[in-house]
Amino acid sequence: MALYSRVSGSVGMITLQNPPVNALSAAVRQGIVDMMHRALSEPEVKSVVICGQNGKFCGGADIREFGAKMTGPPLVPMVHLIEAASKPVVAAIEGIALGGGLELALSCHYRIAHSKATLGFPEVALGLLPGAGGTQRLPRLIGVPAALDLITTGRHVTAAEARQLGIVDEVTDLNAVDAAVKFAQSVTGKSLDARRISTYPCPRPPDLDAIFERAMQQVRRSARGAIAPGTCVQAVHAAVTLPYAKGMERERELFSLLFTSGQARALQYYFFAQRAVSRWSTANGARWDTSKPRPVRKAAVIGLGTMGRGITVSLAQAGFSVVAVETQEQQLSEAKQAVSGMLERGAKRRGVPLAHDKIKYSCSVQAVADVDLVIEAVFEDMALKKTVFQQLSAICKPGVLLCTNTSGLDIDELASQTQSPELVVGMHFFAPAHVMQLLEVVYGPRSSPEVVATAMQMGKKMGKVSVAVGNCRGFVGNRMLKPYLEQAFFLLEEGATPEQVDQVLEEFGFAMGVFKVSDLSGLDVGWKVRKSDGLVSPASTGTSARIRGGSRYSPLGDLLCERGRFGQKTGRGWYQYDKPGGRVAKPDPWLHGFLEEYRAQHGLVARHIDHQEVLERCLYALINEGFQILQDGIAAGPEDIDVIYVLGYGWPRHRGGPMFYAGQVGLDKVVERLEHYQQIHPDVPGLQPCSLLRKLAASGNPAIHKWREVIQKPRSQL
Ligand SMILES: CCCCCCCCCCCCCC(=O)CC(=O)SCCNC(=O)CCNC(=O)[C@H](O)C(C)(C)COP(=O)(O)OP(=O)(O)OC[C@H]1O[C@@H](n2cnc3c(N)ncnc32)[C@H](O)[C@@H]1OP(=O)(O)O
Ligand SMILES: NC(=O)C1=CN([C@@H]2O[C@H](COP(=O)(O)OP(=O)(O)OC[C@H]3O[C@@H](n4cnc5c(N)ncnc54)[C@H](O)[C@@H]3O)[C@@H](O)[C@H]2O)C=CC1
Repeated sequence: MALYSRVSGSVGMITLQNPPVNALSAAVRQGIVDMMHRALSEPEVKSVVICGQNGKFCGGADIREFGAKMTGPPLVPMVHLIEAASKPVVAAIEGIALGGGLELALSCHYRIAHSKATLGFPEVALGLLPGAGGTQRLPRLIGVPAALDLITTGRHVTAAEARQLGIVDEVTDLNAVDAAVKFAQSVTGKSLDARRISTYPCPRPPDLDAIFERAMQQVRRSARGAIAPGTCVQAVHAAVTLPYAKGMERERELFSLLFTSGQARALQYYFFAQRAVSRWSTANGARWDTSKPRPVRKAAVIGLGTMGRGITVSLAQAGFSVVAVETQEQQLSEAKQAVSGMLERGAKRRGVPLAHDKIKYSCSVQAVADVDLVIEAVFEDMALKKTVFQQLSAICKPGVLLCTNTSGLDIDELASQTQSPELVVGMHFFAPAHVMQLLEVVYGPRSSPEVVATAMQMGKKMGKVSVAVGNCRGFVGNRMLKPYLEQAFFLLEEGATPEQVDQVLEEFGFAMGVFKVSDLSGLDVGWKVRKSDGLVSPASTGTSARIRGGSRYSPLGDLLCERGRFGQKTGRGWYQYDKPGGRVAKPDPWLHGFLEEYRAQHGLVARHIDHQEVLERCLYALINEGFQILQDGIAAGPEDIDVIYVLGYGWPRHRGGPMFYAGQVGLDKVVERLEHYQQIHPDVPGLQPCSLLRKLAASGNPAIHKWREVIQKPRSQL
């Protein structure tokens, strides 16, 4: 709702009241309309101030209302009522003015912002455009290039930048509401003719066509199939080419197009999913709201390779004191240099405070004796990790959290090496660890609720989205990757090429296809794991070469590794590169010849494989594993899986995540297609729809937020 009060006799004050962000719900919109009428009708009131309760102006339209039938006064007539007012209306912007909140502010005649406020049009991230005149008013106020930048990227600007751009009239370090009241009094009685943005002509720079052409190219390059950014460009184009009223019609048309698109639904689902994962629960009943994190001031990182360096940077930038340990002098000195470089680049590019003095380097594991938490990031080798955990358990002070960054080894086995297995948890970062936003917090059957809560909170302090997951081989992300990769390999055996498979996946919206990712992360990583699992056997040509444990197996990755083709690092992998470490993947005629020879050797006849088959086999196999993970209680809900895949594996955000996508395709359809492929490939167990998927499909494809009701009591599984 909105409160009305009178300040100093002549200023009508309208205060938006809808915690936590004063979103423009039906009640708030109704309140604003009613209070505007009241302020305009009271003769003593000479000017109006609009502000938000609790130091937040407004977080925009109430996203929760998007799924339901709209009630209450629409936003567009509301902003027109404000702009047309005969008394000056001043927006007092504290905290945030986002989306519809900024549109509300732009309909006011003046805007006063607190210096700490941020402003922006984040609608594009929700698959929308600013639909209450934002696309028509902003270019009129600040010009086309700046408006295109803000609307197509959704980036937030500080009050200072907003002042520079001309979005706000004044910035204050003092109380913005008091400043707005004073300002409102000072403009009482002044003409408002020049203050109504909708009446401004839209500036037309001479190179207008080139500006729009560039903007379109830019969004096409980065959108990965998302339609909102390009539609935002079209809406701003309407501001320049049409009179205001017609531009508003066009904005509405384009908004409706986006609003009813599956992409907007997916992005809005994802918005709430990313917030929902912080309300974690574990298979044995521990919960976010009943588990208190322990205080952590000083942390240690053991092993300063690729991951340990990034983790050290993340910890130091978040303000933790860090003890960074490498046992070899040479590696330690290289790591020191690398970490310093990363900190300096962070300071230069993102303004992160330099944190060199937070880090103490050591060659001795004894240096961790007084820390509150340790993150182990040594080689992925169970025997080595066990030794390290035994050492840590003996050296560290009592009560210290022992965390491992393993990508998939058994947390419980590591915990059993220590005197306090309840203090052990996985903190699975993603490479590069100081950049990637995801953290899988892996709890074992014995991890205590406080320890899970502490790791989740540590992740948050490091600016990560932490997702709690149970302990199993590969946890959630890497476990689902296995059937996806497996299908990609099988497709090569059956006649596809790496570039064909990658193209289909990139058209779907992945940042990189599966084979490009494999080249980037190194084929040797998976090879090592398969070797230690006993899957890699000496090259043979019979049927057994492609069977392991009674199931189909593709040795293609192993064969490439045997030839020293580890991907980008060796300049050859599924693609060729101009040199070792090269980044630009080029199709490799050698590989095509190799695939032909391989097929001939194994009696495989290449066939044409279409786009649909590539997509369905790769994605549905991955999705099926996701349902199995839910069934096993490794993830508490589909949101956890979706957030992991969007933030950790490049799943296109505008498709919501694999579980949401499955729901959009239709669970019955996913079951039917999996069954179809399973009939053709009976030796691939990953194509057998799991029972939870079947159960949900049979119960009529319920909405994703209802799945938890169908999921059986979760249990961890190793
Ligand atoms: C066929 C139909 C055609 C219809 C045509 C009709 C045309 C005319 C319609 C015109 C409508 C157009 C309006 C418009 O322009 C659209 C918008 O305004 S969309 C909303 C834009 N705003 C945003 O995207 C802001 C989103 N929020 C944030 O970025 C952050 O939450 C924020 C920076 C505000 C705060 O961050 P932080 O402090 O980190 O807190 P949290 O993120 O954890 O949030 C706290 C809490 O608040 C919930 N929340 C935040 N914003 C909103 C919101 N806008 N609506 C509802 N709820 C919101 C958030 O979910 C958290 O709650 P949880 O319970 O934890 O989820
Ligand atoms: N590289 C990646 O993309 C990811 C790796 N991980 C996991 O992170 C861990 C580390 O991986 P990377 O950083 O890639 O390995 P890496 O090989 O780059 O680094 C490992 C480092 O540990 C050091 N080390 C070995 N034994 C040690 C000991 N006893 N004490 C101190 N230091 C020791 C080595 O000298 C080396 O610098 C592994 O468990 C891996 O599975 C997790 C997520 C992603």
